[in-house]
Amino acid sequence: MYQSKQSSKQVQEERKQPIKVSIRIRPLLKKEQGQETIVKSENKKFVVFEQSTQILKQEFDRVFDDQSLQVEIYNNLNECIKQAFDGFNGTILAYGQTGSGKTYTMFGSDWESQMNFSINHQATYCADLKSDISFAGIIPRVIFGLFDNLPKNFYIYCSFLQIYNEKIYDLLQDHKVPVQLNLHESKLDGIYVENLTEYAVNNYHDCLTLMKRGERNRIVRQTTMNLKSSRSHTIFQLIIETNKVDKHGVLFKSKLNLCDLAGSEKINKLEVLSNDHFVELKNINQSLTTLGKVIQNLSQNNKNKQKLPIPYRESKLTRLLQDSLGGNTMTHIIVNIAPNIYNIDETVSSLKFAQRAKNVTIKIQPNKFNANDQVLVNKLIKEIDYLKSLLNMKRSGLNQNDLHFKLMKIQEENERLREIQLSNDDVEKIIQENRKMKEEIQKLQQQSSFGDPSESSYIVKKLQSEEGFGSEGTTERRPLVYNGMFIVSNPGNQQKTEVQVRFKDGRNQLQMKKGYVEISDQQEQRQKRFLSEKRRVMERLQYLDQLQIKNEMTYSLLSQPSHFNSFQLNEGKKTTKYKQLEKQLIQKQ
Ligand SMILES: Nc1ncnc2c1ncn2[C@@H]1O[C@H](COP(=O)(O)OP(=O)(O)OP(=O)(O)O)[C@@H](O)[C@H]1O
Repeated sequence: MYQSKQSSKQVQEERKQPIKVSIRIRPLLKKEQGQETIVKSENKKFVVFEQSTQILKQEFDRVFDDQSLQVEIYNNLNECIKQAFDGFNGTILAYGQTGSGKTYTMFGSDWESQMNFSINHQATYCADLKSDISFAGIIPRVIFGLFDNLPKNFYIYCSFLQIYNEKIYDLLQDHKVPVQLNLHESKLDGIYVENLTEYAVNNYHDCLTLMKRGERNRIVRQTTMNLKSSRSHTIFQLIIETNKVDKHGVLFKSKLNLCDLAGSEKINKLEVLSNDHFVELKNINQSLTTLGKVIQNLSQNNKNKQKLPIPYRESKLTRLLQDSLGGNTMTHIIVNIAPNIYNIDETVSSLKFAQRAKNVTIKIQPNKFNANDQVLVNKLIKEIDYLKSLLNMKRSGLNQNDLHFKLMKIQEENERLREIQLSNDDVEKIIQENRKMKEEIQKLQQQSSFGDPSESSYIVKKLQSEEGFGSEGTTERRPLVYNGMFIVSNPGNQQKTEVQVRFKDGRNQLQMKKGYVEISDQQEQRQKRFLSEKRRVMERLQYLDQLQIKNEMTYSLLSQPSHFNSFQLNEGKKTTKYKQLEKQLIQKQ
């Protein structure tokens, strides 16, 4: 079992560590049999060009030859994974041209075809894989490694994203409703993807199922080099955190980023590319060029006094990996190369990248936080997540009153927590409660279908039919305006009326955008009540904003079609009374 050594000395320790760089030479593929090979490994540390008998002077951490096994690659990374239990962030990144073996290295050989993965096969899938993992790549091995060695009092969460054409998508949400996610930065979390789903996972089965589901949603295309070429960069993320405060009053939290980059591709002048393919190719090459520039400048800065600016912000990939490249993360890059002469230009270019990466040094330290300070803030963040999840729960059928009651209870709880100093026991309880809530919500959302590859589409279909989301043709959610205090509700399809609600200068104002409706005094009172309650929630959330918490989260919370859907507006009946009310309210704005 990995030992978690959380000594106070280590907690304070900050150390410098170079990025580790390994090279993996893939074997010739069937279709390449008979072709000349140009590179080989020397002493497991150097790359030799066979034709010229030239040796690349750079020593790498490891050079794996074409006979290397998946297990060898994983064993070489073991340290990075072990240290995650001590609070160190880790990133493992597969880099290389298209068809060089990145996906093979990160995920493994194509089990999908081998195992005909489907709901029926799911039950045996994990067991089969566990019994013979010889072809499994780094990600499934890390998952097995984590759960087989998980020390007591650790929780694991998992998320999976892709960057396609410079846009970030959640691979664990339904790909038919592609919601573009945004990057944000906070003191607490560093750079993070807003609204990315984080699943509480308890065993390798849950985790592998999520991996599989995400893989299925990834965008692939046939290219000259690869029948099933990944067209997006993916990051499978595991969050590992302690749920018990250690004797120094410290909690640890670390992230493991497992990245499979899209491969650069030569533009073949003779090949006619579709527009989509061309745009993809441009975006992939552009983001890889930026990654190259970032590595180049970081490596220069290591040598020179004069510091060059690092263009992290020039691509989503580098911005998201900012911490892995120049921040607080143990990073291991695996540069995959093809052995044949046909790919010599790309191979040389990949090796140059590897050489530069080898010069980059990163300062790392464990991610600890004092249980008595930031945990409160953490808890509040989680509660916002919880609120979001509750709203989602409501979508899957939770009673409106239950939801409302829970929202109010959390508000009260927040108020209470603001007043008091938390003890370590309280903190642990909070962590455990949050975990339980997450699990409960996941269960409610997914019920028996957790991990069913078709499950997410099912939920979305259900949402589409129930909540007025677009049908197949228009899969995007209707845009919901958020501008400080602005909400637009999203009533069902059958009701064309839209309601805008604005809170301004302490007043609640109602404005009908399209059409008029009949509204009884009782309904009016109910609306007002809802609005003032919602106002209280919003004020609460604004308070959280001031605490520098992910302020954008309020957007997603507030933009969820929630209480407002309960205004059963009836467009057919219009009363003068309501028109007057509306006029008054517009005038007040
Ligand atoms: N070490 C290896 N042993 C056997 N086959 C391999 C190895 N590496 C890669 N392959 C095979 O080579 C082909 C291309 O590999 P893979 O899809 O992993 O490349 P990639 O770098 O991810 O490409 P892309 O960037 O286009 O997605 C696949 O058929 C894969 O099974």
